[in-house]
Amino acid sequence: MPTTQTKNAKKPTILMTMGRQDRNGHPYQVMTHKYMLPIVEFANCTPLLVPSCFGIDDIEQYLDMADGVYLSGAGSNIDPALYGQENLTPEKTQDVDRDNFDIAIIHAALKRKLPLLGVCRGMQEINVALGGDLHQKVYAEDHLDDHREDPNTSVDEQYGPRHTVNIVPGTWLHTLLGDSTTINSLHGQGIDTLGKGLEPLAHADDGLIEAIHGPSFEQFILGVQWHPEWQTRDNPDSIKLFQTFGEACRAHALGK
Ligand SMILES: N[C@@H](CCC(=O)NCCCC(=O)O)C(=O)O
Repeated sequence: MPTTQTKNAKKPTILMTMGRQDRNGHPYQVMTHKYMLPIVEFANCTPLLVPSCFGIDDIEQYLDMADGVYLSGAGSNIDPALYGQENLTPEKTQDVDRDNFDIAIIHAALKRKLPLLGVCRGMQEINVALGGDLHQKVYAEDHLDDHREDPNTSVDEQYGPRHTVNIVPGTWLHTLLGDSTTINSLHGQGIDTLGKGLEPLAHADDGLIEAIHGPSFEQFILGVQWHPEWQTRDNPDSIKLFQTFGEACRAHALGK
């Protein structure tokens, strides 16, 4: 439970960015609620949804209201030109507006030492913003498994538990969750080279990086390739992740 919140204290505000499409290329509203719920219920913060489709001019104004930044997942792939590669998945949607907005807000948030949480695409964005790159087709790499969901199953199955990840010993995540945790898996891309200042927090059995942090940065940074926002109420490990992020935002709000 949060320890630094006093009764009637103003709750920290967490800026959330969203993409335009869900994983099937449909407009995103339906998925928005699942990202917000754990911010309200477990981080004990106030979510504030900001648009990524009106350019970057107002980013500093948005951040003036923020105690943390939360980058959601989205069905689109990041434009590989942003990490110096040709696009190997032209059949997949892209979201240039979100790429531009989120890369800019990550840099601005880092400057302000705001806590950052990135989920799935959000984690990939943190990596690309810091100069890292991605496997564009994890499923086509000989040494890696296929981490995509089966689109022919129900949504509950697609977001259901899929495999374990091994947490790096000696990290704060290991202290929080122990040796391993079981996660869902709905991504075709994944981190190849890590961005500057980032380090792995967890790997899948095939070696793919599943969680990252930024120990050389002053603020809390967490990226997870899985979806802890899916039915968080039923998953004690996911609850702990959102509580930890909430604590970091609360500490920032209190100037700690
Ligand atoms: N395009 C990337 C990102 C995958 C991702 O973020 N999926 C989210 C699905 C919808 C949601 O639940 O938010 C990839 O495939 O690696």
